[in-house]
Amino acid sequence: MTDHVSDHPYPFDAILLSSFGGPEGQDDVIPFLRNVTAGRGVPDERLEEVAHHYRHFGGVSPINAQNRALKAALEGELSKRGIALPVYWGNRNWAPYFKDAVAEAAANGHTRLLGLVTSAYTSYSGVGQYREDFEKALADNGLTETASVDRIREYFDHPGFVTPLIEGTQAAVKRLTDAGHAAPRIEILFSTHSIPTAAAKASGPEFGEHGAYEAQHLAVAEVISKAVNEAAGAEVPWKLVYQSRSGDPRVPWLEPDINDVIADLHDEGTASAVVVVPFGFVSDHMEVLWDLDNEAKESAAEAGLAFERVPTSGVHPAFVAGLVDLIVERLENTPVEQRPHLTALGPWPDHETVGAYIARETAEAAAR
Ligand SMILES: CC1=C(CCC(=O)O)c2cc3nc(cc4[nH]c(cc5[nH]c(cc1n2)c(C)c5CCC(=O)O)c(CCC(=O)O)c4C)C(CCC(=O)O)=C3C
Ligand SMILES: [Fe+2]
Repeated sequence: MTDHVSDHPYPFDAILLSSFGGPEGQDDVIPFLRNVTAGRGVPDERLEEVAHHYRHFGGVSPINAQNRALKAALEGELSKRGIALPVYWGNRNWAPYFKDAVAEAAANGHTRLLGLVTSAYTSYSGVGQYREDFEKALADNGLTETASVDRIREYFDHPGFVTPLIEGTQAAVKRLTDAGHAAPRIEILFSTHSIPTAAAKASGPEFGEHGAYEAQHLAVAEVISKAVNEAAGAEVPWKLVYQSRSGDPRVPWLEPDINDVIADLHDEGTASAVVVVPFGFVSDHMEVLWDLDNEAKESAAEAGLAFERVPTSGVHPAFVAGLVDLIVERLENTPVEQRPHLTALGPWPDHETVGAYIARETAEAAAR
């Protein structure tokens, strides 16, 4: 093996594909949901409701299969480029857990891990909580002094992440215009996960009332919208909308909700179709399948609007290549001014903002 620690030319000796995890059968559903919400003040009724989404699909979340596919695709791309780094896979909420992934890596002599997180934006859930997960996984293995887990930067505006979304949105708009919908009557709904407004602010208050989280989404929506307008030769209207809110209903979360916006479009009579772009997510997991392909689609049908849902970046070749570019950036310590980014907010720094990290207390306080 050429990847013995002391022989390795890189600052990292393995990749840790880091994700959320999901249940793989009916018996896993409740234990999984308990893991997700441990001490987070999510009401029981909400858990019941979410359990039902998983039950509908045999208790299986699609997210694990998607991560297995992403891992295989990353291994293929790394090997194609001659980069001899193994890829381990760990999750926050279900097996394979981070603790086991870190133990497996260490047993193979890999102790300088580079985390690749399946979350593109800055938030406690996507940044600070992973940092805590990594620290705990090291501590649980007694590896705090001898191993480390760093991570690649938030990649919301990396061309590898955005290109598949641009292609998918252009294609959806074209299908609708070909079917006779006028461009100004097609509403693009850029959809992402709602979070408590206090947590949004804490993701980077210097970026505005709703922090870096909302600012990043707005900036990416602008980029996709511009590319769509160019392809369509017309202005296609758009909105940023939120989905999948949970927690105590008295606590304010980011709005508007996608279903409310669809109902309003009906009342206003300004649209004949919606294109839903789940650009807050990296793969077509449960929150996409249930909250969009089921609920939002139904809202659109009730509102008499044609409905198109754009695929997430998933294992699109541009995304896989982009993730490997982000890895290479860290292996080679590429100067900031040479790092690709499509918005004025980027390139996002390698190390998390203080905001995302301290957001835990704010997020928890907001959930109570
Ligand atoms: C910002 C964000 C992302 C995107 C960034 C990232 O990827 O991190 C994300 C991803 C995901 N969220 C997921 C699932 C769930 N999220 C929940 C609860 C919550 N999510 C939150 C935020 C986010 N979540 C928050 C503020 C809560 C409230 C409770 C808490 O503060 O913890 C709950 C509990 C029940 C409920 O309330 O819905 C579940 C089951 C799955 C897996 C889907 C599958 O299985 O295919 C994925 C990828
Ligand atoms: Fe979530």
